[in-house]
Amino acid sequence: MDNLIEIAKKKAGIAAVDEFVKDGMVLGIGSGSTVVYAVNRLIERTKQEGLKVVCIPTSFQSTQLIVNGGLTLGDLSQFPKIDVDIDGADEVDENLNLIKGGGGCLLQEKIVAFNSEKLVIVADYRKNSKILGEKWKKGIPIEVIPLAYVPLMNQMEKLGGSPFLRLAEKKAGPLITDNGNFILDVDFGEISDPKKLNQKIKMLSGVVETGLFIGMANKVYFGQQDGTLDQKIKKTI
Ligand SMILES: O=C[C@H](O)[C@H](O)[C@H](O)COP(=O)(O)O
Repeated sequence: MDNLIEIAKKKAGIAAVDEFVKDGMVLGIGSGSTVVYAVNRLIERTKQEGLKVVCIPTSFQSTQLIVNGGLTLGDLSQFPKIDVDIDGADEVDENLNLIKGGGGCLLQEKIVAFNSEKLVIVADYRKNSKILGEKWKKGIPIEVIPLAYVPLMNQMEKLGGSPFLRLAEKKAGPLITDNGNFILDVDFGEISDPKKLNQKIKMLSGVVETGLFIGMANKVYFGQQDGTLDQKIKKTI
């Protein structure tokens, strides 16, 4: 079972790099366990073809992947315009809206995605939904300024959510993000209008960013259990 999930993730990671990455590009490198396969493919192509790309990280983890893999690290002040951002997701709805931040990295991920011409998502079959909240049951990750977390939990309840302060695993107390903030995981059940919900949450003072990525993804690869690939592509009107 676990092995099938890893095979599915790898399939998605390789497909995204092979379809979208070209020599000379500036790339966003997302975070999480699926992105690792995309980075491994980049490293492979760098060695095999002499591919040269600049990689903009979205977290401490992705910085480590870039540096340890011998890839060229850049930042947004040097490269404010990114060609392609490859990232993971916790859930994807039928309109390619995403829940992200299961690993706590949503703020830098959203900044990088916002400044990318294309956002390509790599995922496995468990993430493919019609409606956000259908499969991802841990709530929407929301990065907040620490001093505001209690009033914000009350505000989330007023919006109809059940908020939980995310706790660290090997330390007593809250998880601290790469940016020094807390994460609230807020369960809103199945979300029929993620755009509206995102706007309401972003109006609350003390909210830094939400894990709802609305209308940002261009293409999503879902690796399947049988080793094949499924895809969702943004509709252009
Ligand atoms: O904070 C973490 C990121 O948003 C990840 O991209 C997301 O949680 C998916 O991670 P994984 O590929 O490990 O399921």
